[in-house]
Amino acid sequence: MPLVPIRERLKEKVEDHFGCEYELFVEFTGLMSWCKGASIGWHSDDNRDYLKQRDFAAVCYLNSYGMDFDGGLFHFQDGEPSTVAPLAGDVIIYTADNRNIHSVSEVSEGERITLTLWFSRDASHDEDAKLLASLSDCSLTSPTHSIASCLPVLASNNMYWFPPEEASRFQSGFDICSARLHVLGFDISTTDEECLSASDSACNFLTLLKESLYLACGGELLTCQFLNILHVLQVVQFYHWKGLQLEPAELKEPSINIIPLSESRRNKIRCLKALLLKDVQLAETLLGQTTGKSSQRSFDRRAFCAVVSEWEAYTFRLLKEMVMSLPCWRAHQSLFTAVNLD
Ligand SMILES: O=C(O)CCC(=O)C(=O)O
Ligand SMILES: [Fe+2]
Repeated sequence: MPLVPIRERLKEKVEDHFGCEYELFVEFTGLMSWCKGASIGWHSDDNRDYLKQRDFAAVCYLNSYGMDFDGGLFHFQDGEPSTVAPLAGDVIIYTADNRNIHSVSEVSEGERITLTLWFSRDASHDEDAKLLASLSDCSLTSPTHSIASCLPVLASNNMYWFPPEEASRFQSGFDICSARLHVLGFDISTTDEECLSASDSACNFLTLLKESLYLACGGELLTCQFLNILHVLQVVQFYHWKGLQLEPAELKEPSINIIPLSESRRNKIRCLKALLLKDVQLAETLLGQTTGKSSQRSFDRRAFCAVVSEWEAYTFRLLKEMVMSLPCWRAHQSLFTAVNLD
């Protein structure tokens, strides 16, 4: 929901700047993380048959070169400016065709975060229509309850196409949600006893991430269930951001129990982690820079419980807004700022 007004503004700017006579459609919205080592060589954004619908791009920088990361400079092959050093809040817009060949140099330190949108003139590639169809699918019965039970949704893990020569690099990649949890000092454990054996070939470990999960920390298991790995990560990152700044008065009796990990669960967690992270050291090198130190802090159960309820309250507000906007969105077949709950 916080992205809806930003998408709207970016779309208007692109339409204005390029003097579009017809309304554009958002083809894809991506909240992107460029970890240490990430880069992209010279390319245009419509350089594959399946990307030809892309007419314009807008990249909004969410953090800054020289402060949050090093490297990660944007370059245009021709024309001015030839180099853009990302600064939080700045946006670059360009046509997606070969008039704007560009590249991003390797991120050498930290994590570079962007919000990237592509726009199309072709209504059949409208992202909003697709989002609305999936929201409508889960809201047919009781909207608030059923949308709550299917959000957050994990992105598809076959969004990217890798050329054959890069495929082996992709094979050595790790699950970024699990890796982020690892550097923050947390592990996941499945709630399904049948599926506890992650190495069991009948049980695809990647599908486990879409199902309900427990969280483990420092040899202990937290007895609350999360919807999927993205939900776990949202709460854990919120805890690291806010939890340790809470005043004693903000802490109540903890509602989540902690039990020691059994030897067998400990082994299963280890197994699953090996499958998801593959190379723990590589994951730590790539992500540790920004978050590693926080895993040294000890776990504060009361702060964690307070943060879990705060996060629930926050997501419930967003959910309410979404459910109230849904009839308007459906009528217009697009997402826009429809209601204001203040
Ligand atoms: O993040 C940037 O500065 C540009 C990203 C880009 O070129 C792309 O995603 O195609
Ligand atoms: Fe690009």
